[in-house]
Amino acid sequence: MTNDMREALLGDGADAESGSAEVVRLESVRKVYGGGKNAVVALDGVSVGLRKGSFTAVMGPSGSGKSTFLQCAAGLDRPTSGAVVLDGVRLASLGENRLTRLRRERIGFVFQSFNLLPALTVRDNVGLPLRLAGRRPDRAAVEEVLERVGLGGRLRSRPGELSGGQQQRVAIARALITRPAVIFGDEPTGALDTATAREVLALLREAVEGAGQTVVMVTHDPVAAAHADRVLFLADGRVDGEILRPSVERVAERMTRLGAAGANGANR
Ligand SMILES: Nc1ncnc2c1ncn2[C@@H]1O[C@H](COP(=O)(O)OP(=O)(O)OP(=O)(O)O)[C@@H](O)[C@H]1O
Repeated sequence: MTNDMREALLGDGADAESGSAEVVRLESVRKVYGGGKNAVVALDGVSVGLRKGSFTAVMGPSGSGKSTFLQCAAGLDRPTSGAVVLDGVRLASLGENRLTRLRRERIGFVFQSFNLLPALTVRDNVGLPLRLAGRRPDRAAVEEVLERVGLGGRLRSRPGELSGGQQQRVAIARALITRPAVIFGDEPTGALDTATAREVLALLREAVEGAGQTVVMVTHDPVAAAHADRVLFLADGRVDGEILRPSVERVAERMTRLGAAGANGANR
């Protein structure tokens, strides 16, 4: 987004460091659910920056804060304290309407369960984010992005007529159509078989390498994580190390150690 566009969209929400190569930054983010005796600290002082054009996987034992991390980083939930800067914009400075607009225009989402609208054709599902942003979908752009994910021949199909892998490709096309600053994936391959998962990961990889997209995905799967450039590990709501240029073996070994430490309560 150019500075003019950012200014027009967000007014004073634009951050002075908008030229930073970090497209997402979390600064001492803490998220506490509930209160009093029932308070749960889901994120406990997370500071991390994600560079433009990078592919990051977020891993950690169950309950370590992965979903909360994604929700806060994507502006779907607000931290209890600390700050999130997304595409140069401090999210805390935005009211709900502007935040919704930022999410629609600057963020793409890919979920485990695809989340396509069953009554709409493939073409209309992909065009939907543009319609929601008040723009008329450009037919050629929609077709081009569907071509990119290998579904150029299925424009008129409905999601129910497609396999799981094909539906996830539609979801990726839908995430790409707005040329978002970041694509967030919540277990995007969780519902797919191994071969189909590999194809979907290759598409995300291609979005990063071919189009300079930034992708952040939560996953439990070391094979999926090994497609990323960087794996961030969470344990008990904190960043507990990272692996750059990960291999399946190193990620799996790290997860085994984290799981064992978590089970012993050794991370507290
Ligand atoms: N809405 C909520 N209300 C209360 N506690 C919550 C809420 N959402 C998450 N938590 C708690 O916050 C902690 C972190 O949860 P989170 O879902 O972020 O973990 P996760 O690593 O994504 O887990 P999983 O791998 O099992 O999906 C957990 O202890 C969880 O029980």
